[in-house]
This record gives sequence, structure tokens and C-alpha cells, in this order.
Amino acid sequence: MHTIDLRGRTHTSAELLALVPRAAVDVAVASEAAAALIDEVRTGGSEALLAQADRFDGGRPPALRVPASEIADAVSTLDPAVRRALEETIRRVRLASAAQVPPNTVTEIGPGARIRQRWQPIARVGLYVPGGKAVYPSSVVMNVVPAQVAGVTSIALVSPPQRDHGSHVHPVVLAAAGLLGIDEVYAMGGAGAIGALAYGVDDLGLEPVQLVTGPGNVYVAAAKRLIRGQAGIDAEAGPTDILVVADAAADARLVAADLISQAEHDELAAAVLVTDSTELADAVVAEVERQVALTTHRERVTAALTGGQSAVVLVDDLEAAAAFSNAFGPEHLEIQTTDAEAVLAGIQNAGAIFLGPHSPVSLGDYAAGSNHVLPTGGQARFAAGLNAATFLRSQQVVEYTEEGLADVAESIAALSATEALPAHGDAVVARFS
Ligand SMILES: NC(=O)c1ccc[n+]([C@@H]2O[C@H](COP(=O)([O-])OP(=O)(O)OC[C@H]3O[C@@H](n4cnc5c(N)ncnc54)[C@H](O)[C@@H]3O)[C@@H](O)[C@H]2O)c1
Ligand SMILES: N[C@H](CO)Cc1c[nH]c[nH+]1
Ligand SMILES: [Zn+2]
Repeated sequence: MHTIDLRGRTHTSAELLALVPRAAVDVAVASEAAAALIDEVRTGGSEALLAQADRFDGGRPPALRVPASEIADAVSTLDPAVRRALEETIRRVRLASAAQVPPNTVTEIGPGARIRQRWQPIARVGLYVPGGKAVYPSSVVMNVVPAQVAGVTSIALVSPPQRDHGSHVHPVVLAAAGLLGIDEVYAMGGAGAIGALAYGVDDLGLEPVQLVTGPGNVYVAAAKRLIRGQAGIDAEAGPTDILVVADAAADARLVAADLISQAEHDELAAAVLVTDSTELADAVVAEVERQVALTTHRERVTAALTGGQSAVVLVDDLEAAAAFSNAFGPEHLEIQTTDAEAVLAGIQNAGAIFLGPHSPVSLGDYAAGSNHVLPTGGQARFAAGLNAATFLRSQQVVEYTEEGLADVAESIAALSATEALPAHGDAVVARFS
């Protein structure tokens, strides 16, 4: 991991933004390849999706649409311990997602003047579940549960076919879908699958969706950026990142383990330590070296940690640490300091925040009840993680009586005349003449 030394002076927000470490290959760089893959699917339909599966996933799935019997089989043959774990995760995510549904409200503006605010679910959504370097049954739960809690009634789920499973969707992904009552599942991955959801695939009977959500690699994130407008998207949840703010009191062994845990997702994953303690920085670097040598995906982890996106950042104090973190906009922010609440008070931008030594990111990835589909690449500076409200739209229902309208008729006339749009005022006058 390279070092960024910010000690000795304060930095403006613009300077911090310029210093933030990022991967050389980002969503913009992957965009051209993603656009070509989406175009192939728009013109070539199923045959293009099968060819892309052959090219990227090591084989053509026997059927793009997974038969209902295969989903049922996956549920019935699911390892009992994994089933219990999935069911507990579903329970917890459902509880936390229910708390994200905003209440419908009625505001009495004046006599006979009422604005109702209602939250309307999106009718049909497409959910992406990754499956390249790893498989993600947990992402089935993280996508489906908030959609169901929001009241979405039509859900299509896509996930890449797996070479090791005869080019079928991974059975635990199918089992997770089955446990949640999802029966529309397709064996397709990457940018082509995002295009298929957004534009539909006629010869497959895949109807276009109105919103595409879910995590994926840089090509998936690029594809989501490209189809935005045709369908809505959640945040771009691309290659994962973790930023740990730690002081001298933190346990270097745990900090290192958490950095490595996210680096194992992808060579493009980012792991950043920000600290005011050179002793802790040295200890974490030594621990990372020791633990990487023992970890399963050591090559991928090494690539991620030595990439330009990962770094150890030295700061004068924890206020400067929070300022750097805000500029980075981490997907996951861990605060491992003596007074975590004090650091939290200075944090504005983060996808999800993990406080103290017993709240590692792995907890949020699987079992906290929080959602693990989170904005990456600095998007947490303006975007939120996937949640029930992502699947809802607020709609204001305007309900005025004659008396209520009369009270504002003069204001409308004045403003419409000022804007040189007199027909607007006339439409109100017509109601009183
Ligand atoms: N931010 C989040 O919320 C979040 C959550 C979970 C996972 N993730 C991220 O999701 C990603 C999962 O990646 P993955 O690769 O394991 O699975 P994936 O399903 O995202 O990607 C696999 C697909 O990528 C496409 N692809 C592969 N190589 C390509 C190439 N050279 N050109 C064009 N397309 C290509 C193929 O279509 C393949 O099916 C990781 O980066 C991980 O960090 C993010
Ligand atoms: N850390 C990933 C992005 O938040 C989510 C995940 C799923 N499985 C393991 N981890
Ligand atoms: Zn993870």
C-alpha cells in the first residue's frame, strides 16, 4: 500500500479531492465496452446473451430463463446451515428495511387546501446478482428484501451462469431467490444482462423493467450508468471499497483483517487506512503483509492493495481524518478510535458506517440487517445505499376545494403574468366565471 502524507498543513476540499486514491480502471473507462455489449443484446436478443455467456462466463447456459423446477430443487437441496443463515439474514434485513419506508402524510396548508404525500412502489424492477470472481447469494437478499418491503410486485433477477455448475446459475443464488418467492430468474451477467433488463428481450419474453438495482463489477456499474434514463438505477455499486479511520488505540490485527476482507472481492477493490498514528500505520502494514500471505485470494488481494486505489493516509489529527474520508466518500467507513462518536460527528459522506471494533464490514455484508449494496467510487458523496425507499417514488396529491383555490387565485394570476404565461392564470379564473 502506498502512503499519502497529509501532515503539516491543512488542505482545502479541492486539494483533498485531487489527492483521493482511485483505481486506474473506473466506470468511465469501462463504458465503451459496456455500451457495445448492451447494443449487441438490443439487436441480437437471446443469441447475443448466449454468445456473451460463452465469451465471459465459460459456457452457454442450457436455458436463459431458469425453470421453476430448478429453483425449487435448489431450495430443497440447500445445506441446512446455509438455509438457516440465509433465513436469519432475510429476517434481519426485512426488519431494517421496514424502518426505511417513509410514512404517507397529509399536510393541511390552509382551509380547503391539502397536500397528500404518498409513496408509490415501482411496478417492475430488475435485480443484478454478481457471479464472476465470487458468487453472491447474500446480494439476492439485499436486493429482493427491500423491493418486497416497498411493495414491488414484479421482480426479475439476473446472475451470471457458472462454469463449475454446467453454466447454470449458482444453486445457492437460486435457493436464496426461491426462499424469497422469486420465480423470474435469468442466467445472464455483466453489461449485457443490464441491457436486457432495461430494454427487454423479445424472443425471451423478458419484459423491460423500470428500475435496475444491484452490485457488480466495473462493467456492470458502467452499464447501469449507460441505461439510466431508459430505466432508473440505484447508486453505482461497483468494485467495493473500505476506508478505516483509526487512532493509536485501534487493534492493527483487526484493521488489517478488515482491509483484506474487502480487497478479496476484486483487483479493483480499494482499501484505505487513515490514521494520525504512525505507529498504528506501521503495525497495520506489517499485519497486512503477514495476513495476506495466509489468505486464500492472496493474488487478488495483493493486486487490490498495491493498486493506486488503496493507500495508508497519514493525518495530523482525527478532524483531518474525517475531512479526508468525506472527500473519498467511502462505500464502507469503519471508525476504530477511542471516541468513535466524536469522529462520526464530523462524517458527512459514506455508504454505510461501522462503529467500533465489533462492527466489521463483514458483519454488514452478511448479517447485520443493514444493506450491503452501497455506492462506490466516491458516489457516497451524493448517493445512498440500496434501501426500501429506492423502490418507492414520492407523489404529491393536490386536493383543493373552491374556497382553497379562491384564496390563492390572485397569487397565481400575479405570478403567471410575471412569467408571461397568462393562460395559467386564465385556467384558474375560468373556475370562478
Ligand atoms: N458496491 C456493492 O454494493 C457491492 C456488493 C457486492 C459486490 N460488489 C462488487 O461486485 C463485483 C463482483 O464482480 P464479479 O466479477 O465477481 O461479478 P459480476 O457478476 O459483477 O461480473 C461478472 C460479469 O462481468 C462481465 N465481464 C467479465 N469480464 C469482462 C470484460 N473483460 N469485459 C466486459 N465484461 C466482462 C461478464 O459478463 C461476467 O458475467 C466486485 O467488484 C465486488 O466488489 C459490490
Ligand atoms: N462487501 C460487499 C459490498 O458491500 C458485499 C459482500 C457480499 N458478500 C460479501 N461481501
Ligand atoms: Zn464484502
